[in-house]
Amino acid sequence: MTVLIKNGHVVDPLTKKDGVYDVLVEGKKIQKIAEKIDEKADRVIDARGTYVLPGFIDLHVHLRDPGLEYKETLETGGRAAVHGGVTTICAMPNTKPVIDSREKVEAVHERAVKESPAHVIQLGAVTCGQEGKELADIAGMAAAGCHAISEDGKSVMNASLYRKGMKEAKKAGISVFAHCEDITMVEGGVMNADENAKRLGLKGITNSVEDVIVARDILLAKETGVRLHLCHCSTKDSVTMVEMAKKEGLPVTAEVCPHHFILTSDDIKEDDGNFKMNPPLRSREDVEALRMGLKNGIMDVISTDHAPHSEEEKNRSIEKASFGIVGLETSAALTYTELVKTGVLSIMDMAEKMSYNPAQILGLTEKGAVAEGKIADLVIFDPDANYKIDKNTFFSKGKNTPFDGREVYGRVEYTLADGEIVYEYQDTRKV
Ligand SMILES: NC(=O)N[C@@H](CC(=O)O)C(=O)O
Ligand SMILES: [Zn+2]
Ligand SMILES: [Zn+2]
Repeated sequence: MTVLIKNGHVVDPLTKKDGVYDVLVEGKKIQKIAEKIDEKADRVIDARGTYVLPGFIDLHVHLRDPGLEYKETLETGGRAAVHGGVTTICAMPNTKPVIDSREKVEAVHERAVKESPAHVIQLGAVTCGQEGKELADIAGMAAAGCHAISEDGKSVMNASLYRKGMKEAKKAGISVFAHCEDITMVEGGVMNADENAKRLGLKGITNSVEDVIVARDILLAKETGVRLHLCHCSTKDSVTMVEMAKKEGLPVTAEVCPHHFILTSDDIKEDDGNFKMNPPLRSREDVEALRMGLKNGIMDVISTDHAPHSEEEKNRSIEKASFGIVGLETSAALTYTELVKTGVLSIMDMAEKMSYNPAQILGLTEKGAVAEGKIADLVIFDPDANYKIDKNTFFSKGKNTPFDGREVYGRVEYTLADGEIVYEYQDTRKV
C-alpha cells in the first residue's frame, strides 16, 4: 500500500521540519518527503490547510481489558485512540486480573495486534496484583516488551519494596511510571481541598497528598538510577520538584493531562461525577504552573489518563462516582485550542509533547517523527475545524467527560498506523 499526502504542513520534532511538503508512505514507512512528489500511489490525500504530525503516543491509558470489558476493550479503546490521532497507547495494568506476569503481558500484546487499530504497549504492575506486598515478575514482563512498570491507580506505599522494584526495572532497562498519591493522607477526599469542596459539602484532597510522593519517588530514582516518569501531575509543587530533579540531571520526566491544564476546581458548578478524577482538578495557581511548566520544557509530555467507566458508575454524585474521565478523543483538540491557539505552545511543541518526547521515554527510535525512513504513524490534523465536543461521537465505551459541549478547534482528519489509514473523518452531519 502506498499513500501520497499532498501539500500538508509537516511538523517534525526530529529534524525540526516545519513547512509545506508532500509525504510518500510506502508499506510501513515514510519513504520520501519533498516539496513536490508526483509518484503514483494507491491513495492520494489532499492535505492542504492541515498539519501532518507524528502519530500521538499516549503514555497513560486505561483499556480495561482483560476483565473490565464493560468499560472498554482493546478494540473500542484502540478505535477511540485512532479517532483522537493516537497511534501508540501505553495500557495501564490495573485490569482484572492485574497485569503482573510475562504471560499476561504477552497475551494482551497478541490480542492487541488483531483487535486494536492503534499499537498497544502493555505496562506491567510493580507488585503482584498491585497489592503492594511482593514484586511482580519485572524482568519477565520487560522481556515481553513492557517498556515500563506502573502501579497506577495507587502508589507503592512501602518505599523499601518500591526501591527494590526500581532496581529491578533499572536492571531490565525499563522505566517506572509513578502515580503519586499518599493513600494514608487522602482521608476520604473526593475533590480538591478548597472553598468549593466546602460549598459542595465534600471532603478535600490536599496538594500534599501528591507532593510528598513526588518528592519521595524522585529521591528513590536518584538513589536507584531508574528512569522515572511522573504520571498526571496536578500541583505547582510537582512542577517545582521536577524542575529541581532536572537541574540535578536526574532521569526524571513528567506528564500533564488536558483536564489538569484547562479546568480548575471552580469549574465544578454542581455535584457532577464527570468532574471526578484522581488527582482532582486543582486551583488556578496550579493550572498556571502546569501551563508554564509545559511552556518552558519542565513538563515533557501531554498524556490523557483515559479512564473509561460506565454511565452507571459516573452518573452519581461526586462522592459516589468512580474516579476518572476519558481523554483519547478530545486531547488533540483541547491541547490545540487551549495551548497552541493561545500561544502557550507552538504546534512543534505540541508534536514534541504528544509524540516525540513519549517516543524518547519509551525508547521508540522509529517513532515520534515525520522523517524519511521512520515508521509511518501519522496524523493529519485540521486546525481550523471548529465544533463542539459531542460525547456521542466517541468510539470509546466511556462517555465520562467534563468537556461535553465545549467548543474546540482542531480535528483529526486521517490517522495512519504502520502506513495504513486506520481512521478517516466522515462528516455524518452532512448526510
Ligand atoms: N485517574 C483516575 O481517576 N482513575 C484511574 C486510575 C489512575 O489513573 O490513577 C482509573 O483507573 O480509573
Ligand atoms: Zn494514576
Ligand atoms: Zn491512570
